[in-house]
Amino acid sequence: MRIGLFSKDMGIDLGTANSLVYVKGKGIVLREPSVVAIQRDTGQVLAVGEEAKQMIGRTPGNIVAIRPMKDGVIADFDVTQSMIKYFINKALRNRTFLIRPRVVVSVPSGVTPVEERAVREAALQAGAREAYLIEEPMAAAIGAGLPVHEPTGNMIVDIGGGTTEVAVISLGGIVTSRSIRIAGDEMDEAIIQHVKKAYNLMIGERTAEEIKIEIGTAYPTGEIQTYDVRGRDLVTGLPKTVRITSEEVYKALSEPVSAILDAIKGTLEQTPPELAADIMDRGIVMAGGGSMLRGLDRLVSEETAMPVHLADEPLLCVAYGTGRVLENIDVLRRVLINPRKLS
Ligand SMILES: Nc1ncnc2c1ncn2[C@@H]1O[C@H](COP(=O)(O)OP(=O)(O)OP(=O)(O)O)[C@@H](O)[C@H]1O
Repeated sequence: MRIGLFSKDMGIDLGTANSLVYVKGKGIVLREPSVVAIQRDTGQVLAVGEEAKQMIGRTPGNIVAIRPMKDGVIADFDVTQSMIKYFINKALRNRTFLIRPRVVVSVPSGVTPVEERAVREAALQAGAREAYLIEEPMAAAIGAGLPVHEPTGNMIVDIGGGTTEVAVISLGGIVTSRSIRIAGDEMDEAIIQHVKKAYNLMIGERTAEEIKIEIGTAYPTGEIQTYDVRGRDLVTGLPKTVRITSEEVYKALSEPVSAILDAIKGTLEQTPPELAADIMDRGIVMAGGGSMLRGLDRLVSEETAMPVHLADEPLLCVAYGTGRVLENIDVLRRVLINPRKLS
């Protein structure tokens, strides 16, 4: 029997938009949308992940596809627990192991003790022998390779789907932080509202996300791009196509982008001067899918007068961070939430 069969320690990035599972020694083995489809009357879980995402906006009345973590909090315990169990079981390929795995789960910062317990219990019920929690910005910073243990200031800005988390980390702890519920989803919503107002056209979340990724920008580049958007005319009720420009999208995104900038500036204002000086030297590191919005790094750098670096793989940082913690659990124990209150 191969040793690998005995344990499959894993890290889970429980994101509002996507969840990822990192298995020790293997890397990222699973990446699926944080979506669960349930039967409305019985509450029975019908599908999780990719399969459930396909159902969004397309379900008959008695089935609902929900994102249980949508606003950066655990809106629905039972559904979140089902989702965690599904991801763990899928990563274990539904096999049982002689030695059950250790699991590190990253959660939005500011989860309540009740939410913490729900996540821990879900991991234990799914077969974990120990379940540890880590705050998302800490995991992102570790995943981005920041020296979180050193007595120096590191600033991480993690812009996900539901939340933007800004944190200054030193000596393995979060010194000051801010979390706002404005991130990628709000950018999509701003595009939906703009298209509705300017063209009387109704578009869905997925179309808005495509527009954002294709032609969205936080910093005007001078080069105008266009995108043909298909939606439903609010007046005639019929399908219609309009052409929108990157300039328009830039303007539509200005509100959520300003809110993110304010969160960064506000956190910097509360940072002790020595740590702020370190950040000035080392720069701000941005991670999370939302940080990939074109020109956002440049805008943040201009507005804060600090160097800004985009992490290597912004969408994978948090999952890599949970993986690094697993690989060095004894060294990194200090970065976990209440590490002593285990299983
Ligand atoms: N190239 C891109 N440009 C702009 N936004 C992008 C790009 N690629 C992905 N995104 C956005 O990134 C967001 C998802 O990021 P990520 O997977 O890091 O979030 P999450 O970890 O699930 O959420 P959270 O951190 O809030 O829990 C989505 O809003 C998505 O539209």
